[in-house]
Amino acid sequence: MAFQESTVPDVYQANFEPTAYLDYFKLGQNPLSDEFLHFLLKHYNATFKSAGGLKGKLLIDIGSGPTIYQLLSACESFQEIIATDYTDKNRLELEKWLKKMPGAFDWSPVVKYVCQLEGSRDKWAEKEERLRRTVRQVLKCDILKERPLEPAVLPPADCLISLLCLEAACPTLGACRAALRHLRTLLQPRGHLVLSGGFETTFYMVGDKRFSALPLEEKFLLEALQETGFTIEKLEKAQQPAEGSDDRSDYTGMFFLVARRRD
Ligand SMILES: C[S@@+](CC[C@H](N)C(=O)[O-])C[C@H]1O[C@@H](n2cnc3c(N)ncnc32)[C@H](O)[C@@H]1O
Repeated sequence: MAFQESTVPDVYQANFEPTAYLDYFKLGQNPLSDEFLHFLLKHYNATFKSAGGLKGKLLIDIGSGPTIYQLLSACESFQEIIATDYTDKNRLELEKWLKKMPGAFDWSPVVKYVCQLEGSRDKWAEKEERLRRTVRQVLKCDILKERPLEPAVLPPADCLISLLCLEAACPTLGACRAALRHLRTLLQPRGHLVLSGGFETTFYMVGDKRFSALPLEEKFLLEALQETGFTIEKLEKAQQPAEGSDDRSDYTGMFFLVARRRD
């Protein structure tokens, strides 16, 4: 309905430049980015490992941005992955990599690192192909909407991943609780939510553009998940390293959690 359209400027559509954001993922250029990335990739590896890890038919990644690193372990244990993002440019950037188009970001150093964690660094090209085959669609998503993937109609997912998205998308803690409720509707009963991000972030930079973030505290996050119908199965944390701060963001720590839809 036209009258309900937000008057808040659409900062993500207007200002989030995927190629500038991808600078965070050039391994070896910034020790803090590397540490963040290693933390996440190790926990994805442990969560989706072949023996005893999460597996299933459909996994949906919520707020993928222009990135694929969060899917590199899961593509071994889920038959189909659907990537999603709010902005047109991010979805195009993802399609560029999926379709091997000229100018696509080179993820191979990150893919090699994940293959090394899995015990076979030299299989990186096969993993890239597997991921390309497994990602079936790249859809528009808005977690502030009751039905985040509307108008797409999907079967309920066995697993959702969402990384660095809640704090970017939600203007208030109330909106964040509502977003968790919206995400829950996309999951099978007892399906898993693999949620990660930074604690207490108030901003992050993408190129020369500053994005506000919703500072999330551990206590809030755990209570909000509980209230919105999830049971937390695992929570891993890491402090922001003491030496040197990253002027591109002010997060105080990182979290990686696995929760399950409670029914
Ligand atoms: C910091 S980026 C994270 C991207 C990626 N998940 C990663 O881990 O690098 C935040 C993402 O949230 C997306 N976003 C912003 N508002 C959103 C909304 N209302 N619904 C879904 N995604 C949103 C942005 O387009 C952006 O890609």
